[in-house]
Amino acid sequence: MTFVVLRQLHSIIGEALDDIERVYAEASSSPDTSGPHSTSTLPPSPSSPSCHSSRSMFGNSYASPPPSPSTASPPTINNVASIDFPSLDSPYDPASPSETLTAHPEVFSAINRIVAACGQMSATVQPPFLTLCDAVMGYHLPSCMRLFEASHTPEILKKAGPNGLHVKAIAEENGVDATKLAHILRLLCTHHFVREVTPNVFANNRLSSMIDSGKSIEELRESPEIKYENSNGIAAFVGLCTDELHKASAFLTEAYLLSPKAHLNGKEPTRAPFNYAFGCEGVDFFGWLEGEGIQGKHVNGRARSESIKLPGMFSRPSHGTSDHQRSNAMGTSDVPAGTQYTGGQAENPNQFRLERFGIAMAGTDSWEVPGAALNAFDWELLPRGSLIVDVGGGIGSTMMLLAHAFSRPGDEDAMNFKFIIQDRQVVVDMGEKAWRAKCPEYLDLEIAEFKVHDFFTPQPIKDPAVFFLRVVLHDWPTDYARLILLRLRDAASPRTKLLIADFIIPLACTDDFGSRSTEDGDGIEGIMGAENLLAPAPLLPNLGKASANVYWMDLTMQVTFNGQERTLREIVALARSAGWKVTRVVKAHGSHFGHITAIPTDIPLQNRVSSSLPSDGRKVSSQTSGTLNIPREILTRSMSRCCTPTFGSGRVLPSLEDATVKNRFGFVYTKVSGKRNPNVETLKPAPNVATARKPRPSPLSIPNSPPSAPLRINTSSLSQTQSVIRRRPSHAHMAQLYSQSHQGSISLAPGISSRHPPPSPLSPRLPVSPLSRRSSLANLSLGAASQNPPSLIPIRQLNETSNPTAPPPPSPTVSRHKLTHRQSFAQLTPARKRSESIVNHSPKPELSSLARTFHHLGDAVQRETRTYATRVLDFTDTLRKDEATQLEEDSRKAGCSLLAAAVQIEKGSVARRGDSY
Ligand SMILES: C[S@@+](CC[C@H](N)C(=O)[O-])C[C@H]1O[C@@H](n2cnc3c(N)ncnc32)[C@H](O)[C@@H]1O
Repeated sequence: MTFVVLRQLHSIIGEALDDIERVYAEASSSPDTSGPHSTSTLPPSPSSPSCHSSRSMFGNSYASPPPSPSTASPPTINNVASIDFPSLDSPYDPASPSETLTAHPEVFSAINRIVAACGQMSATVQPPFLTLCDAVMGYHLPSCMRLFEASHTPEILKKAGPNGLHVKAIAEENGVDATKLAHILRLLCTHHFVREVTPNVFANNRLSSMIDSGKSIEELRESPEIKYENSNGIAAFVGLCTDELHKASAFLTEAYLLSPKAHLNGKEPTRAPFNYAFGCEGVDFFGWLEGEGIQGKHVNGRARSESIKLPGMFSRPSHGTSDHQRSNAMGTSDVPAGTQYTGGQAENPNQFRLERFGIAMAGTDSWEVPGAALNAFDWELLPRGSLIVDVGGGIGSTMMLLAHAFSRPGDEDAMNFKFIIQDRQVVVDMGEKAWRAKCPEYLDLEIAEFKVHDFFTPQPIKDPAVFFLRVVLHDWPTDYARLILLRLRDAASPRTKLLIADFIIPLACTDDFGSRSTEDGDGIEGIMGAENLLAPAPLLPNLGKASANVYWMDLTMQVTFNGQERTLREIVALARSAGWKVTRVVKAHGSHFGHITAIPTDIPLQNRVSSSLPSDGRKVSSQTSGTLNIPREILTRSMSRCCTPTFGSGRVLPSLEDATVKNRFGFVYTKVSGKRNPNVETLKPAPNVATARKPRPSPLSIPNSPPSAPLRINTSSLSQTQSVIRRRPSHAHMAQLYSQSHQGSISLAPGISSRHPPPSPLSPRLPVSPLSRRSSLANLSLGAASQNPPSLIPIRQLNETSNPTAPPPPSPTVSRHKLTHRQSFAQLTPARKRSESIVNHSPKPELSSLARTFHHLGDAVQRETRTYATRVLDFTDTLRKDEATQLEEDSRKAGCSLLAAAVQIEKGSVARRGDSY
């Protein structure tokens, strides 16, 4: 059997490579791709825009990157040099088509399968002891990475160029002993992070070049403290992870098992592994970054020097050690080579780390697909003028997006939502300042308001339409998170919805929800969008190594402040314990970052004491407070108290176009009226098949990067769009470009378009939906048989009418992938009934019979079908009879009999109910 599995893994890899090559070949055959960037193995022309872009971010591009050993001469198609996959041996160039194509949805999905399959194959075939060694001696990797970054070696190697630099010369630049450095670099080479060009001569490659701060070694020698300024945050992120987070992680066992108070240590933000690693008790991570608790603190009631003398640990410096020596030994004042702080260090020895943390977090708002919050919830079904409260809302990044979409001043059609953003005083001040600078009218007209509020105290805003909590709960141990939710529950009316935005950790096995009786279940049955499988066997159901980042983040939250990312089961249980019932989960395709909707339900008896908690959060005894035994002092200390952004906090307000343009996942929003633009595609509920995309790894992505050079692939028809897109070219954007280059535009069906809102002046009618995504309803109802129909209507796989001009049927793998791109009709529906309950999505009786007819397609497709058909039913409910008949007819012509059937059912059901259209 093992050989069978290995062969299966092997073919997964082979098929995924085929998919990638096909996408690259298609892109290469586009005439507009034959520019200087058409192969990643060719050097970027010094005059090419992308070269400038690359230089600004990563310093000087190499004049002549070395060819990858396997790609000495680039392949050609019709005598045009084809775009090759990025070479591991060349520096990372984010603006090159080669690199941009890696974000193409199909490529991204294929990469995930390759990574998952390779990880599993290597774990299977490698002698187990060696795999164990990889894990248990892997501590050397972050240690070496830290030295590499802190000694400015990436910048030194950048200057050296593709031929590299002898280790003695590197050592002369950074002061590390040459022999030691050679060994360290060789370990990194062996893990593909650097390249040993000739004996003892090292050069940057695609991975190491990412750590380049963009400064020259001369600049760094002169002013090391500027290293992370105006950088993309990756070097800072490497520094943070390999320094304090790496050390904190090493103390997991001390905190959770070996400590005399281990039972408490997982429950308090000030008793995390981090506190052990740095010998400080009662100080949270952020307080420590601000300089608290570095000297003279105790852990678990013992003096620091003795408290951490636990089995297997080194002893700590004695109290006789000087402060400077001690702080060095504890790792509190070690800074990159050459760094000498004068200002600030006397007050805060951790000043460097504090600033580094802030810059490292620059990327974490990219956890969420830009604009995802707009599609994560049926905002347009809320009553006009609804109040939305963003609790722990930071500087109000998400609310700004919603405000632009729904409450634009002067727009008669707008939903006129009001927004209250609550946070701590210091953050509220920052938020107000940011909004005043960007769009003061929203504050002046009281569309948005900042309020100081401590979310552990009673919530002063009663009965809003929505409480929103974005990346707040993951900061807190469960008891604290429950208290936050209880405070909201106490202020909620039955109409109030709770929207939680956080990572959702997949299980490492197939989730069996839905296969057990409700009594046995843990409450996740029936949640719309819940998924139980990301990948089919023999891959791990959670896509294994390809999903590693969400688990890294989970443990990072744990070791720093006993926070955690949560599984859906954990989120549901947590919510339920505070009187909230989860009804829906929405994730962007392939992302683990989810939006979870919950509605009020009964508060379990044992937790009802929340309402009698003292408003000042005074400690209440465990007899009366149940699990809410949270001392005020800890609450106070646990809040991040400075302007330090925490993991996932939005640090910059979104741009107007975030609410408008097609983002990298193919999402477009018509913001002026707050209605979705039916001519474009929107995000879909969570996919449940194998090809889910990996989330953008937050801090590793390039959020605040300098503007990338415009794509060089058939961009003419996108000029309007491009004028507003300043992000790195997106997956969807790329897909759209390819689609554009191969297909004509598809206009709206007359019967449908008349119901659509006029296009927003700020949202120029964007080109049509990309080839690789499911077509919109409008596209399907064109009388579309005569046009170039959308090629990826999954119904084709059900042997329904296919268009002769359509491409050949995709491979099973590709088909599954494409299924996941289907969009819900609700998202495309222009005119929904605003009076409907936003959680009124329970399938109608007809739906289950419809779904039954597809049961042979397996669970995943069935659930997709169900969601889809429910949305169709919702949509058709809003049509007049003649429109519904037209839709049915058009759907049939377009070969979409599922849609036609759904319309028919809806017509029947309406007739039976005696309703008239
Ligand atoms: C990870 S950030 C998330 C910010 C924002 N929701 C976003 O998505 O950008 C967590 C936020 O919780 C805030 N916070 C921490 N303790 C708080 C408290 N006790 N009451 C209110 N806000 C608090 C922090 O100031 C910070 O803005």
